[in-house]
Amino acid sequence: MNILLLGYGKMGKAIEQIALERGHQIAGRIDISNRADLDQLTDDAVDVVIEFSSPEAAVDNIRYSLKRGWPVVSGTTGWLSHRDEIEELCRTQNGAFFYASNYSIGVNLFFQLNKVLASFMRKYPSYRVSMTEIHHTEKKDAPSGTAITLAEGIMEHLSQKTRWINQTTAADNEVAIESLREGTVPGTHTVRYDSDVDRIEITHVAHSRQGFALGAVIAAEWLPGRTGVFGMNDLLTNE
Ligand SMILES: NC(=O)C1=CN([C@@H]2O[C@H](COP(=O)(O)OP(=O)(O)OC[C@H]3O[C@@H](n4cnc5c(N)ncnc54)[C@H](OP(=O)(O)O)[C@@H]3O)[C@@H](O)[C@H]2O)C=CC1
Ligand SMILES: O=C(O)C1=N[C@H](C(=O)O)C[C@H](O)C1
Repeated sequence: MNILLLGYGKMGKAIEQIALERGHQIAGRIDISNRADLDQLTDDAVDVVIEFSSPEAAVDNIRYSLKRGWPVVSGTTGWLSHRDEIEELCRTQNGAFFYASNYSIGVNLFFQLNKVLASFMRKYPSYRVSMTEIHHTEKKDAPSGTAITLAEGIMEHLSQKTRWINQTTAADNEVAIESLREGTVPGTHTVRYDSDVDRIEITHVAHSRQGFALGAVIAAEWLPGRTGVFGMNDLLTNE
């Protein structure tokens, strides 16, 4: 497949390496400096776009790709207030859009574990839920997209929790998410339930970006030929 890398930073480069290993070609490597080159690409030069850019750039990148008729796999976080608009555009263009806050298989298993744990904890209100996410110091958004997905999974099962808040203290209806930025950490997420006498805690630690990048390439192999809006559950449960 001809893959257009829209965003060629840490993730774009990790994705390129895995895409080449899996026999794909790179149709273009686009970052801020050469974004104008997009207009030189013919529609059929690109089979699928993999978009990992920045919170400010993602919406325009996805819009542009859908309007060109290119299927888009996006992993950029921090832009989801525009999600409804993008999904609507995808439908009106009869296009294909795939989004995940985290493409690693391990994190998607962790999402399931988080929901099971939250459903257990529903009966034990003496345990207070909170979360911590740790990432490298170049990360632009906080909390991480993964942490928001985890908080949404908790809120699905703990009905008294109606929103998340990006600080260490929280009201009874809030899930506290602490964001730490340290060195080159690829991504660590912890969900904990504290009572006065003990703590239950689950943690996912990414050792590198390889898991995120492989998941994004697998999504890009799966998407062309489909129309609609998709996520990791579609990929993992639908062959
Ligand atoms: N869903 C997932 O599994 C994962 C998601 N992410 C998310 O992916 C995003 C990118 O992460 P990462 O690669 O680490 O970030 P980087 O900062 O390393 O790379 C971002 C790249 O996007 C480019 N860019 C910025 N604006 C534009 C634009 N208008 N058009 C095209 N390219 C642009 C930057 O260009 P320049 O260098 O010129 O500034 C840079 O090359 C983040 O939102 C991050 O949270 C990260 C890992 C996993
Ligand atoms: O910016 C990153 O690096 C990461 N971003 C994603 C997020 O915000 O959840 C996924 C991963 O944790 C790495």
